[in-house]
Amino acid sequence: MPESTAPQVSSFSATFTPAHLKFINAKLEKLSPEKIIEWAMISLPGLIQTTAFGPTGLVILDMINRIHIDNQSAANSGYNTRRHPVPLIFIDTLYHFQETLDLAQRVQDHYNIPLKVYKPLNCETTADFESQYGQQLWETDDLSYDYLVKVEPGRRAYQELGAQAVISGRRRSQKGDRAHLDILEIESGTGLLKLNPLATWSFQQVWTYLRAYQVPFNALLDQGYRSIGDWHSTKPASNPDDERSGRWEGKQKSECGLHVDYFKMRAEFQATQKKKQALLASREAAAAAAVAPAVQA
Ligand SMILES: Nc1ncnc2c1ncn2[C@@H]1O[C@H](COP(=O)(O)OS(=O)(=O)O)[C@@H](OP(=O)(O)O)[C@H]1O
Repeated sequence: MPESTAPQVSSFSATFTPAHLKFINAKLEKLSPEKIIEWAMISLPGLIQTTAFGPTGLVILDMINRIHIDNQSAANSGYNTRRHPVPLIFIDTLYHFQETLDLAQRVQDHYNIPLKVYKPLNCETTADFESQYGQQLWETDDLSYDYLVKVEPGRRAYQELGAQAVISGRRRSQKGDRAHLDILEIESGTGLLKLNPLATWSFQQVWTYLRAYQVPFNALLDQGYRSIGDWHSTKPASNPDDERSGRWEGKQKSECGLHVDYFKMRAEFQATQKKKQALLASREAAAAAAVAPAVQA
């Protein structure tokens, strides 16, 4: 069962009481996304950005890049409030659109930044993954699929990078579970801080920024796609008022597991694996029992 390392429990957020978090969020609500990001780069240790190169993450990346440039000029002028660099991670599920992978390269070239790519454990290619877990695992067991391609690699990334706070591209206007998103959250169980600097923005604001600052974006956006994940579960948005309407169309699901309770998700994954192993063992025992009389005869 894939489990790279023991799960991390962040210590930094342990100093935050609920009242403290509420107070910080009230302050952050009044700041622009640039100021929220700048505050985080100064105040939050172990800050990283996780992105699937969605439009929101690209705006955030561009803002971080601008703050870094300002940081250099601030340092030159003797202003010494240090903005820490923000490592950038991408979870390559091995089922991304080619357009997304091309964008990942264009973004690295545009900003001249290193990208840390995490894939399912011990898998380099889709063929590696399918030889271990079969084809179309998302159809037969989507919980295990989400855990293996997204949740475990993401957690491995946080662990390896010593992440205590993660910037995500979620927004309230994406609706569903995100409709009441706080700008700063503490992930239950792990204590990891999650920062959603564009929580208050609409898709239109994101789009206007991308065009104004000539930020590279996914070619699929020009074909009616609005929210882009794996190719097998992503279509152009069917409802213009719901940018995530092209994700998991026709299914109940609206999240991939990356932003839900990690320990709960892991426990469900482990229970599913146990059931599968028990089923396999009983099938093998039945097959052996069926063969045994023939062998004895
Ligand atoms: N594959 C992958 N790698 C790294 N980070 C990822 C990944 N998928 C989702 N995310 C993070 O979740 C943000 C919201 O993504 P989505 O709206 O696509 O939803 S979902 O997480 O896939 O359910 C997303 O925002 P963006 O930065 O705008 O892409 C990321 O912060």
